[in-house]
Amino acid sequence: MDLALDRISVETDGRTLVDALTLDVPSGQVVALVGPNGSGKSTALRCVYRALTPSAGAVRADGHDLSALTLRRCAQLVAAMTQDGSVDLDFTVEEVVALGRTPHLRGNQALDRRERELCERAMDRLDVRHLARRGILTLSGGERQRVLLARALVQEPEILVLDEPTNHLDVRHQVELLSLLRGSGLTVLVVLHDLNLAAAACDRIGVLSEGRLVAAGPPRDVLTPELVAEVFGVTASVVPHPLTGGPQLLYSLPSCDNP
Ligand SMILES: Nc1ncnc2c1ncn2[C@@H]1O[C@H](COP(=O)(O)OP(=O)(O)OP(=O)(O)O)[C@@H](O)[C@H]1O
Repeated sequence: MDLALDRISVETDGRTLVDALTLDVPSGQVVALVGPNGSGKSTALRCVYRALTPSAGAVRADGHDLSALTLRRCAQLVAAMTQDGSVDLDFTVEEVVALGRTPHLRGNQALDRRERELCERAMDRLDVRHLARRGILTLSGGERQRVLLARALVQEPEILVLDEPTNHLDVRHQVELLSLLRGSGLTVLVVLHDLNLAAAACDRIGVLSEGRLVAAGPPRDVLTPELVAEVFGVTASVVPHPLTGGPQLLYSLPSCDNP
């Protein structure tokens, strides 16, 4: 299912947080949204999972305006793993994962066998099965992030949006999460701070600066030293990854340049 952000703007208190953002995520592709702190990435993502209504423009799934769908139908199509996706009540991990089925259930309907197996597979894929009986509030940040992704997968969405899903993860789980996204077949829009992870794992990268899209395209076209300097104010060299040939950034610390 294609996802399209079609000239979405978000304004609040007379300030434009997102300015006519247009970004396409073709079906089955992984697209990263990157940009400095405060550039509007999370705000744009909130419009996709309908935590926020854009002041102008529309978010479309296969051409259909998501805001025209019921919230239930929307939740069947779009799953979100967000920074504020915490669970306040002390549910167990397996209960939290099972909550991913909510958009597909009626009332207090219990999970059927296929759904229970789905939950177990998702916990295996995210390496949290051993935590199944633990309270979610007792988990570390990285463990909790993996549980929330398991919940999102159990939702069986067509579109998955993630806001900094790797920020608490150790390097193994970062790599596993990104390769899981790549192999998922889902249409994925992911906010990432790590430009090298974005380059390695994503088909395309969109760069936001002060609410505006300033570049979009395949990583090798987007991640240039000029772009990184202009948008992030950082000096970087771009070198080819020795195995894949994809672009990787090496950053220069000012103190190293001028000892
Ligand atoms: N409800 C709100 N009211 C006022 N300002 C807001 C609101 N939500 C976000 N902002 C502001 O909008 C700007 C964009 O915020 P957003 O969270 O989208 O940035 P971001 O690119 O995701 O940043 P980060 O990389 O730090 O997570 C920030 O300056 C933020 O303070």
